[in-house]
Amino acid sequence: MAGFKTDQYQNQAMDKLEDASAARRRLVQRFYLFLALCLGTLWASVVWINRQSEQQGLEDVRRETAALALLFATHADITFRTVDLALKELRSYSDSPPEVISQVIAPHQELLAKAVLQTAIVDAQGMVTYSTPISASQPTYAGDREFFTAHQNGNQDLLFVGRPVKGRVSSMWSIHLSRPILKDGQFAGVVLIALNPDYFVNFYQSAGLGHGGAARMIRDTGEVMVRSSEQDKYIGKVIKPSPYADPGAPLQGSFRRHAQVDGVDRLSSYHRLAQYGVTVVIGPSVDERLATVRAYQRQLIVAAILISLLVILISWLLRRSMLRADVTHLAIEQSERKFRLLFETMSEGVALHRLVKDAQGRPVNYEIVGVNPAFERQTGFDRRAVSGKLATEAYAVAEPPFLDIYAEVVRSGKPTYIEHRFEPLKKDFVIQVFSPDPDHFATVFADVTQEKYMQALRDADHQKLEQQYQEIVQLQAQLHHQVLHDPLTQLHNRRFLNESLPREFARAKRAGYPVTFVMADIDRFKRVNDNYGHACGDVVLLKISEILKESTRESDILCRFGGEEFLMVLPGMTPEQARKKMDAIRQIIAATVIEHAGLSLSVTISAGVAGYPLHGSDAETLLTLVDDALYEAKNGGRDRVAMASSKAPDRSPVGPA
Ligand SMILES: Nc1nc2c(ncn2[C@@H]2O[C@H](COP(=O)(O)OP(=O)(O)OP(=O)(O)O)[C@@H](O)[C@H]2O)c(=O)[nH]1
Repeated sequence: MAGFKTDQYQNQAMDKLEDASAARRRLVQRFYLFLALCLGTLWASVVWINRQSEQQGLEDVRRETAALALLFATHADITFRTVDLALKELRSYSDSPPEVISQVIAPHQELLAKAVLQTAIVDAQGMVTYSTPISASQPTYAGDREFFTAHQNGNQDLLFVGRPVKGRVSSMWSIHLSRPILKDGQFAGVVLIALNPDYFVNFYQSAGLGHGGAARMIRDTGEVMVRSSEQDKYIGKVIKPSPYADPGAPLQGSFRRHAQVDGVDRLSSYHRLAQYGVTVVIGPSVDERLATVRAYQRQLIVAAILISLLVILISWLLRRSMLRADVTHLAIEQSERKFRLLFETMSEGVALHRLVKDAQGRPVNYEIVGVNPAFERQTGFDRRAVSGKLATEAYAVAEPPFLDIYAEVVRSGKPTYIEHRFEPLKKDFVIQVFSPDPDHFATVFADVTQEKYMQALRDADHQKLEQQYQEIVQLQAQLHHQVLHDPLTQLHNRRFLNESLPREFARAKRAGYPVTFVMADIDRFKRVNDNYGHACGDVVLLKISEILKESTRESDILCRFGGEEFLMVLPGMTPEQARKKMDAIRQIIAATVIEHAGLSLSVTISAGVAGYPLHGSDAETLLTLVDDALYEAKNGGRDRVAMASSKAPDRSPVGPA
């Protein structure tokens, strides 16, 4: 019913539409806000969780590496202490024979079997006085070595940890730990134990630092002494100063940086053994250690992305459905406006109704939902007065007009027309009725009063014309009759004869049947006129005509040929047959008593007969012959019938009998 509302109803409907649209927009805006908050919270949570897990992961790594750094430092300390003990014992036997020294050093070597590469004693001049294993057959000079010069110049009884040294002959790397030999407080040489760096490498590798991790022992001077991986590549190299190398730095701590040598991001913990001038640094790869955390973070991000996409998809669908709803709303609005304009401006009156039914569903009345201005103009009803009222109430009638017709239109859905004259209005209407939806129907009133009036005028004109036409036709028929008939007897006249004879002859010739002419004439008719008057003569003429007419067939031609002369044309009849027939007529006439004005009289007739093909082959000839035969009958005494002779008779005049 959206397209069929009146002012009030349309306005209400439009308001409802606009309210619904605004409410929908507000709802969608709130929903968007809610979604934005959800998304914001989601991503803030993701960032926070990821950051927390990263920090927690890093803290775990830091703790682990700090523990490892302590462990590795303790290991180095114990190793160095063990070596120092061996060095101290060795130097106390430095002047002893090699066999004694070997015996003294043996338990220590056994203890450090996997670590010790060489044990040596160097005298104050730098000459190696004892070495195991023996490195060379010739006395070896070691006075240029770092450990020697360090002790020679240092003049302190300290364990010296030298930089890694590559063996000149063995090409093996070693770490030199040495102590000075002091005699009377004077430098008297050096005792040395060279450790294999692999001893530390193996220990470091057992910690499982992973592919990118690195455990290192670094001298305070920056040289790499031990590295858990790619030892040969880095050993002896001086690396960039690290935080722990700072003299003011704490002895243990952690730091994170991208390694200078391989670019790996490591979270390192260190433990500095200041007494040896070395630092143990444990640095696993952050990426490797946080791989699980990162995987978890990625999963979290993927889940958040999926949730966000889902939310965006839902929003998009919502937006689209809202747009569609808006488009539909706009279309309805435009349609409503168009309808309203049409409804308000159309020249036909329109009334919209709702069928009212009783409890059993029977139509009992109808409510006037609304009418347009044209309806007001046409019917004189105020739209505000009738709108919303029942038909009986609005029109002040007992029965709602046309209820049955309207109910049928609503029931069947088929439109119909009603032609009706509203007497109080003195107007004729054609009412178009249709049902736009169940229970409603619309009536469109077309005022046809003017058309009806004009039609009535046209009908009257037409009737008059028709009458005149009939009169003309009648006159024409009369005229035609008069032209071809004798006015007194109503028998055909000579004009008719002239028109029809050629046709009759042509037909007879074609069909091969005879045609006979009979010319009859009343005997001494002049006397009748003279004795009884002209009117009596007319009566006689009429009576004779009547008898002749009764004696002839439809196909015969009977005409009044002259004053008291009659000509009969008898197709299909031979002259003899005609003569007999005419003779019988003659007798009938002779025996007929004619009454007129109290008078009784009788007349006789004479007749001549001539026929085709016996007497002639054309009408003119037969007329002449029949006239001659009549003449002969008159001459023969009247009251008789004479047959034409085959020859043209003598036309000498014969006087009356
Ligand atoms: N009453 C009347 N008389 C007519 C009419 N037409 C012709 N007559 C008369 O018919 C008469 C014919 O007379 P005639 O020709 O002399 O012939 P007749 O008197 O019949 O004599 P025969 O023919 O020789 O027997 C005339 O007196 C005409 O006036 C008519 O229509 N009405």
